[in-house]
Amino acid sequence: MPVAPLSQKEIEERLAELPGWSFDGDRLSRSYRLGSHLAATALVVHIAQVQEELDHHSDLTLGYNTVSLTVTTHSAGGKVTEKDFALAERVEALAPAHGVG
Ligand SMILES: C[C@H](O)[C@H](O)[C@H]1CNC2=NC(N)=NC(=O)C2=N1
Repeated sequence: MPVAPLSQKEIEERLAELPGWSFDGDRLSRSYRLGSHLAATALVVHIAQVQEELDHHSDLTLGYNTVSLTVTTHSAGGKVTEKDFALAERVEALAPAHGVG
């Protein structure tokens, strides 16, 4: 289903509620530092489960003890939409259980 890109004002208002997330013009991004490689891997798996549930997927990068994600809506021409914020908010909600946030 098509989804409209958010305006700059909408993005700024939503970002104000998501400390740690940034907007680069086309994507939302955040990185997390974990206590170990396995902890970081577990966070990646948890995010992947949420992404499948939402049918919306970020680019996820697993480092030694870091997880970085960037998300944009491909079906909106690579712009930021409500779907990106919905994913970011779900990730923020699950991150504290992994020892970050
Ligand atoms: C068919 C499936 O619903 C689409 O390809 C979904 C899957 N995940 C997606 N993820 C993102 N980030 N953008 C999309 O447009 C998108 N589309």
